[in-house]
This record gives sequence, structure tokens and C-alpha cells, in this order.
Amino acid sequence: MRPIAVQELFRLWSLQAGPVFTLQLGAKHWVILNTAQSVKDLIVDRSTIYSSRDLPSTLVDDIMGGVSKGGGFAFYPYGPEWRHLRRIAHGGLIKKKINEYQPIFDDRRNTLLANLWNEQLTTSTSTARDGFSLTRFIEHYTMTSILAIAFGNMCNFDAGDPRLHQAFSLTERTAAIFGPAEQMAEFFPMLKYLLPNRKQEYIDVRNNIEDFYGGLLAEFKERLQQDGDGVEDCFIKEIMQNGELTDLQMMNFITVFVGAGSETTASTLEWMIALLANEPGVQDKAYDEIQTNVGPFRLPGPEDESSLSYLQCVIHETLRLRPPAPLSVPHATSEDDVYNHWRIPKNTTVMINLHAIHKDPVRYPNPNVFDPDRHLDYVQRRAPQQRFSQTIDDRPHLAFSTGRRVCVGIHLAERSVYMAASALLACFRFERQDEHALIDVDTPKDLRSPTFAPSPYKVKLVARHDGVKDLF
Ligand code: HEM
Repeated sequence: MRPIAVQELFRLWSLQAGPVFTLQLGAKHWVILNTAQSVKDLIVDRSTIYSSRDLPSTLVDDIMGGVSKGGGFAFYPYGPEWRHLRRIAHGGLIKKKINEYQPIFDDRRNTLLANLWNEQLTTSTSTARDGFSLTRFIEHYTMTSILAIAFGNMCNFDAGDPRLHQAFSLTERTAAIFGPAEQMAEFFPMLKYLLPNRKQEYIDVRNNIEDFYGGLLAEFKERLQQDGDGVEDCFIKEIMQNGELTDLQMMNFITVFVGAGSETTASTLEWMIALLANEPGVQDKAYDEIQTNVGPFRLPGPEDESSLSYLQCVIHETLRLRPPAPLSVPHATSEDDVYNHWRIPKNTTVMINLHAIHKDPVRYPNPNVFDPDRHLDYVQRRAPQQRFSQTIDDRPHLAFSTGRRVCVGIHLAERSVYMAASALLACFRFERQDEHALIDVDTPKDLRSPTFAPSPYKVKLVARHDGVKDLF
């Protein structure tokens, strides 16, 4: 039997047990929400009760410094510490700020294109013939964009720099802690004594966070002390000048900020290219739209987004079909509650099965088909009026979740994905290694991981026209 991801298992169970079901896992009580209606009823309409977290203490205390002293707010329960840190994150991620960051996206996007150009079109014939993996180039784009927003222009990493890859894998290793293996020990506390002791792995993650993010912060602080006015404006400068966070808080905060933003955005782009390489017709339609509305002599910018409806649909459809966090981040109840006659006690873990919601055939007919056109009505008619709405029926998908814990980086993520996607499609056609074999878009890189990235794949890049190299 083929192993399946836990979100798909939950979806299949929901078809038998009903849209909301509970799991009693040893000492832990889980409720799984598999429909948009139940998410609206609980996560949105009863958000004061359903917006907490109850995650393993390894993550909250050992790695993220503890609720009262640390800064890893994504994993903290609902309360004043979370609210304080979330407010600071929100301040750096509101729409107005994203426009201020635009020069960073322009620069990072050009570097991404130049790196791909060099890899495919000016290196060995075998690269041109066999194609190559985009992973390290896309990771470089997402990670260095966010690092530049946080630290200004001091973080100069080449694509493939092992330190960048290490920082990327830190996010995966941190996320794995709320994946199945660690949670089992939480379900059955006895197992903590019986299972192999993973303490060394956590100490290692903690040390790596201190080396990478702690090192960047120390370097930044030194620059600020030496020449405060000479250091360009950036998010960390603002936080330091406001003096609201301790060094420990800042280190955890930036780990969460960069980690949450880089891996999710990178896997969205990787899924998108894989899906488009499998659907050349969709890819050509997106390219034609760019040619018609932007032309061949410049790259699309944010001002073109509203005229690139089909591209917006491609991005929405990628996030619907392959949400990077298919079970969101587990919520928890902060009080006892009753829903449809069921008692849901305080400290129940509440899983939002975004994957199941995105596969609902009533909301999305033929849900397994990659069909960007299904979002056209939203993009052309509804979105302009509902730009800032986060409610469920106003959004084409729930990949960013909803309610009080909705992804705080949503505007940054949307801009980052749009900038890369529009540029990549304006410059290149992405072709499969073997035109007779589809890229595997069904098997994720790691079935056990709470994040959802594609298995490694290679594609060939073909320049769309002779003037491509002059665009970046
Ligand atoms: C395509 C890209 C992204 C996707 C799909 C995504 C998705 C999500 C999801 C599903 C959650 C959990 C929400 C919940 O608990 O219900 C979340 C939380 C979060 N995201 Fe994102 N995210 C993305 C990009 C970003 C970016 C760019 C940043 C910031 C730079 C970011 C920062 C965060 C933070 C800090 C949280 C925790 C919020 C909290 O607990 O209050 N994310 N995101």
C-alpha cells in the first residue's frame, strides 16, 4: 500500500466520520476541522477561544526561549506575549511596508533570473540537455529577500552557499517537531522514556539558530554601534531603535520571521513550476498574457499585477492545490466550549485541514485538476472590492489560514511569489526532462513533514525570446 500524507488520511476519515471529528491520542485530545464552514464557525467566529497553541515544550521552551522570555511567537499560546510580538511583526509586514521593500524584490528577482540564465544557458551542454533542479536558486531568492528586509544589504550569500542551505534546513527541522514523531511522545508521555532520546538533535537546532541568526544579529549590532546613521533602514534597525525586545527575543523573532517566510514561499514557487511544466498550455497562456499587457521589453512589476489576471489565477490555484502548510499550524482551545452538542475541552489541539477544504468538490469542482480558470471570477470581479478581506468566502483558498492567527506575512508572500512567478514566466519556458513523462506532483518531499514541498525534480529552461538577457 502506498503511504499517504496525514492530511489526506484525515480527509479520507472525514468522509466517513463527518466533517469534524476527534482523535484521542493518549493524553491528548485533537479535533480535526475538514470544512470551510467549521473553520468559519470556530476559528473565525469563536476566535477568542480557538486561537491558542499547545505545542511541544521542546519547541516552545528549548528552542524558542519560552513564552515569557523568548520571541518565537508563532508557537506561543494566545496571550499578551503573543500579542506583543505579533504586533511588531505586523508593523513590518503591512501593505505599505511591502511597497517600501519593492527595490529589494526587484534586485532579488534580477539575481534569480541571472543565476538561472547562467546555469542553464551558459554552462555545460549536459545541463542544457538534462535540465537541473531550481531548488537552490529559488531558496536563494526567498531567503535573501527576507534577510534583506530584516537586515538590509549586509547578507550577501551566493546561491548554493552552504550557510543558506543550513538556515533553510533549520526551518524544516524546527517544523518537524510538531510533526508526527515528536507529537507521539506528547500523546503518550511514557514514550519520552522509551523512544530514542532526540535531545541532541534539538540542542543542535538551537546551536544552529544561535550560530546563524544570533551571528547575523551580533554583526548588525556592531555595525549599528560603529556607524548608526550609515546603516540603511531595515526591519531589525527599527526594532532595535524601538528597544522593545531583548537580544534573545530578537533572535527567536527573526528565526520565526525568516523561517516562516522563506520555506513556504519557496515551495509555492517550486510546486508552481512543476505544475506548469506538466501543463504547457497553461504556461503559454500565462506567457501570452504577459506579452499582451507588459510586452517583451521590460519585466512585470507590481503595477502590472491587476492586468495579469490569469497569472494571479495560476498562483491562487497553486496555493489551493498544494498549500505549503496543509494542516496549517495546530491551534488550541483556551477555554471549554460546546460545538454542535460536542464538548471541546480547554487545551484541545485543533487542526485546520486546509488540504481537505481545498479538495471540497462543492467549492472546487474536479478538485484534483490544476485549473487556474476557476479563480477568474474572483480575480476579475470580487478581489478588487475585497482586497483586504480575510474572511473565508472572500478568498480563493485558505493556504494562509484565517482568524486571529492568519499568516502575518500574507502580503509579503503574495508580492514575493508574484514578482518571481511573473519574471520567470516572462523569460523562460519550463520544459520537462522527458516530454513523455510528467513530473511527479503527487509525492511530497517528506510525507511526515507538516510542511509540503515537492520531491526533487529537474526542468529545462528555454529563453522565450532573443531579448530575454537584456531584461535583468
Ligand atoms: C506562500 C507563503 C506562505 C504561506 C502559504 C503561509 C502560510 C501560513 C499558515 C497556514 C500559517 C498558520 C496560521 C494559523 O495558525 O492558522 C502561517 C503563520 C505564520 N506565517 Fe505564514 N505563510 C507564508 C509566508 C509567510 C511569510 C512571507 C511570512 C513572514 C515573513 C510568514 C510569517 C508567518 C508567521 C510569523 C506566522 C505565525 C502567526 C501567528 O502564530 O500569529 N509567512 N503562515
